[in-house]
Amino acid sequence: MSGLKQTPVVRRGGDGVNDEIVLAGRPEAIAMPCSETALIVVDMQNAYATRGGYLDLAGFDVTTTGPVIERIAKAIKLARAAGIQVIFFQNGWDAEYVEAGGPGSPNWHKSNALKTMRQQPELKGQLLAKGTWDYALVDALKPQSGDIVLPKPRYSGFFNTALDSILRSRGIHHLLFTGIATNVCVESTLRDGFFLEYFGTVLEDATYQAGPPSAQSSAIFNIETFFGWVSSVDAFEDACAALTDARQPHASPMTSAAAGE
Ligand SMILES: NC(=O)N/C=C\C(=O)O
Repeated sequence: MSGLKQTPVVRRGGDGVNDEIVLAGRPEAIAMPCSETALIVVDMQNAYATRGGYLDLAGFDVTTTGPVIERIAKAIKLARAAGIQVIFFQNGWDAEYVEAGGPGSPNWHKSNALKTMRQQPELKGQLLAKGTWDYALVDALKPQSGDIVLPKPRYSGFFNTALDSILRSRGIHHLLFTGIATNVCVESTLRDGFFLEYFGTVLEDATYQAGPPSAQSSAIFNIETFFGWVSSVDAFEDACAALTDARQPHASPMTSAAAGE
């Protein structure tokens, strides 16, 4: 992570000092009102982040997701304190896999979860099926009152979900992305959001790829160059700290003098 620019040249929405965070980022810093921003936590389920879950069983390396989970937890805490809406996605289907689509769907052919279960029939009903351990969010990232949990049946969070209306009804235009996998569901949702006029920013160190490290760098390159902005959890923390400062009622010199200080 390097080269984050500090001065925002990208601003959508109001210029309300008391509601705005300015996020250092690439290719530019970006300013966003908290009330118009959502932190999206993409598919932080055992399937994607835990040994013994779908990605692991399908042959993807998930051994180093621990620090990513910790950084996502920090981003969630910061967002809640700043008044930024937190939205958790949960990827998967009903226990019979009707929502996954049959052979007439490319998803049936490309989903590595469905392929793994066809190769190992004893896993049928266990991978990405609602109600299972695999489908559940990881223990360290539990939704709280006020957060939104959104099930989704395909890689993009906009496809066959209420996401767009949830965002539009709340006046949200900025999406801050965390989660797994950067190169699949994070990138798919950020791209679809771009076409729907949402400003997408990924907190790079709070995401993890499905595949080799080059999958992460390629996704980040695409986002930074074509579809959105790239920042970090530390930069988000700095932006939230500056917001907290701006929100403090500052004592005027008169008040201090009157108090004998
Ligand atoms: N959450 C994701 O990015 N999912 C990636 C692959 C899959 O669901 O098969």
